[in-house]
Amino acid sequence: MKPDWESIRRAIIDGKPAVLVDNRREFEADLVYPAELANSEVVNFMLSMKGLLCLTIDLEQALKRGFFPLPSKGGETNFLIPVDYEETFTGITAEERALTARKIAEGLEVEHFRYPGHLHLLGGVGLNWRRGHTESSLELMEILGFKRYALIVEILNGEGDSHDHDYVLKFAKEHDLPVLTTDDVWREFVRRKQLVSVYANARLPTRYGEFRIISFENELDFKEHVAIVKEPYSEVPLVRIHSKCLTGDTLASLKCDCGSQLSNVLRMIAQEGGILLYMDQEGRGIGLKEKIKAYELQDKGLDTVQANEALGHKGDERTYEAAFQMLRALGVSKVRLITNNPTKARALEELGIEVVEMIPAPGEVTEHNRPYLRIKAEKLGHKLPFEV
Ligand SMILES: Nc1nc2c(ncn2[C@@H]2O[C@H](COP(=O)(O)OP(=O)(O)OP(=O)(O)O)[C@@H](O)[C@H]2O)c(=O)[nH]1
Ligand SMILES: [Mg+2]
Ligand SMILES: [Mg+2]
Ligand SMILES: [Zn+2]
Repeated sequence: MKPDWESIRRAIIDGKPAVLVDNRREFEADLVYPAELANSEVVNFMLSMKGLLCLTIDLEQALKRGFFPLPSKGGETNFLIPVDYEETFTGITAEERALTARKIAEGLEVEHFRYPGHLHLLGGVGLNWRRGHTESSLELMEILGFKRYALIVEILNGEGDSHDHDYVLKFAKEHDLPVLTTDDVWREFVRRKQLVSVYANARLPTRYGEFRIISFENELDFKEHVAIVKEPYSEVPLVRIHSKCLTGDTLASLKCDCGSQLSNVLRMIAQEGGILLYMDQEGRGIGLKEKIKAYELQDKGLDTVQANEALGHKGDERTYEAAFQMLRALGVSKVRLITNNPTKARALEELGIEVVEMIPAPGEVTEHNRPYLRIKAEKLGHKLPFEV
């Protein structure tokens, strides 16, 4: 579900920082507040969280204005020299830190600050490059209509731990603070910023018919996905999102149904027009090396999901943001999706592409892939158009 951005914005203007939960990093949570609105009350409240109060700023912007990185070793956090605004006394009080934050958000150059000072600065490199609290806080500011500068501080519990989700939720409730996750911010980022564009578009005659193949400039997940397109297609085109399977697609493996699905779907699209997105997501996103390792475990009796999990992966690690942006780059906003996998349809819908219809993706059932297909239906929610 999408957060209610307008009510979050109103809460913030009311003086309530947002609780931003990093659901990919063990629920570590930060309070986030627009630097441009910083005041002593909010800063004082944020300081009581016991984490490190920092101001986040786009790294490029910070460097351009003369703020400079601290020497670093090992860490992946972009700390810049901490500063105090020139007209502060010591710079340590809540009021003075708020003033320093507002002055940075006003766009002042480094000349107007003393350093080292008391407000820590974190440089953000863009959410597509790094999915941390720093980058998420900057994107959140933009989504909410504030300048891209935020005050952030980790919430530590009574024992000083930063990964206590229950504590955070209880705290948020007590203080009536809006709560959202870094995934919420990521999805809204994907909806708002188009980072995939058509790079090349060439003729591709195949055994199934004459297609075009389209490659993309992709600054979203930086992978090499392609589209195979048969024109003309209808206003609500047939679309297939097919994840790469070297063994099935190329080597004619019978362990899965990928190869037969691919050829059947290319035939369907050749006939009626449509788009096949060929996604560089081998092994449901775990990569080829790991998929073969998972096959090793399946040879020993684990099923396809257990094998993934035994290797420390999720049963399915794919996401569909890049597919969504590829469709948008092609001007498609409604699809008839060829799939047996409702997760794909849900992912597109959530990002804003209407799935008008889900058309079964026909694959061949063999003695080798029957147990695999059964597990996909049982554990991964696949709706198979045939008995297995
Ligand atoms: N990890 C893992 N991946 C597998 C295994 N067998 C096949 N795959 C991968 O599963 C993916 C299947 O992709 P798709 O056919 O597009 O997706 P799907 O989930 O089957 O959904 P639909 O075919 O659309 O119904 C490919 O990336 C394959 O490489 C396996 O045993 N383990
Ligand atoms: Mg943090
Ligand atoms: Mg499949
Ligand atoms: Zn396969």
